[in-house]
Amino acid sequence: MERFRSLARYPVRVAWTNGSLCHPASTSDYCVYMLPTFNHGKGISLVTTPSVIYSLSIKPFADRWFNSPDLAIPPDLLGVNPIKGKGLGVVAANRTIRKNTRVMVDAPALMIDHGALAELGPERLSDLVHESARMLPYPAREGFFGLSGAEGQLPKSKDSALAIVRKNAFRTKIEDVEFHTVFLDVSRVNHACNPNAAYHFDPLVMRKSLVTVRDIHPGEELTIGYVDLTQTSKTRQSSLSHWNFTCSCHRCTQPSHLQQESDARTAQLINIRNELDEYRRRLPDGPAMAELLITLYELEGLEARVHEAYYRAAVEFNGVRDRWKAIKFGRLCLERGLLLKDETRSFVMQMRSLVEDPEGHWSWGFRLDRTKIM
Ligand SMILES: C[S@@+](CC[C@H](N)C(=O)[O-])C[C@H]1O[C@@H](n2cnc3c(N)ncnc32)[C@H](O)[C@@H]1O
Repeated sequence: MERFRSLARYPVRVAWTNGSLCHPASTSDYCVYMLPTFNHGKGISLVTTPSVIYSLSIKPFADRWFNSPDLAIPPDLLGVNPIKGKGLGVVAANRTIRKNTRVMVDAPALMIDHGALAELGPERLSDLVHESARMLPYPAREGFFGLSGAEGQLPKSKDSALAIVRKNAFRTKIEDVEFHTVFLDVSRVNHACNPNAAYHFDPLVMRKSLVTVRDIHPGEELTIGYVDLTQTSKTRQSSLSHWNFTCSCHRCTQPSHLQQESDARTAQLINIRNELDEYRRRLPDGPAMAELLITLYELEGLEARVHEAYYRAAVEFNGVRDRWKAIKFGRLCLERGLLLKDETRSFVMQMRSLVEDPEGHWSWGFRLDRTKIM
């Protein structure tokens, strides 16, 4: 209550419609809120607490939520087709999509506060989820109830709404609040452990964008990673368990000797990354280890995250005062990183300052010089 009162002096920038339906939970009420003008009138509904909706309504960046572009599924690039063993999926239409192309920009239609899923029993939860879907403006409402997950349920019933959320929602965060978010178009994109696209949700504009990380040929499926892909196969499978499917991607279904090699490479990747992230040691081998890290990301088909390896390579080469290689890897990190993340991310700011002035960056010579070791 105190926190709520102290916020009351800020101007409201976004007027959410009042909670039309609320259910009490142990820490707060959870209610349904609606913003019909969001995303060019497509609308959004939220299930959350009154204090979260108040703090969202005063965010200075909320003005940007309304008219940011929404690329949906561009028909000249992509189509939605049945994919064996996966239901529907998104495929490249009749031309090759080059790597580093932004192929989708999608706005959320429905967001459920993680607290509601954790605290409310199934009856109250499905009541709120159903009401939030029912309140969406017409085309978005039809789009939501047309998503997969409710097969065998009564169409548009309470149970069907919750089943659709369980099958399609991605975890997203707005500052420290976690939501389960349904995007009507991105929800058609299937998972792979070596995906050919990467995604990023930007709460400043409330959009999720997908960028290709390899060339995608006509008819080839577009895939993203639903979970942390830098894990061995068993751990990935258990992270995927709440999605309720057994992963049938290439990295999970190789013959067992290749699977073992892939797991060994992934374990080595995790070890090297941990060693490089230990800044308190002298590490003259850092550059060679970072180059091996890049190779391991590539061999495992993890181009979606290879900027993480470029970052470490830039720091390691700078750490042994190899200026030109540090700049090279810093630029590679920025090239991919900036397609996915915004300028305010700390890794982006770090790479910008390293590329502009390697000698002035904190990492200059830090692997060689004891006085610099933090
Ligand atoms: C966000 S939806 C993706 C679109 C969905 N295939 C459809 O028909 O609308 C997530 C669901 O798709 C299926 N799916 C996604 N990736 C898969 C994969 N690699 N292997 C098998 N099923 C997958 C699972 O049923 C999962 O719960």
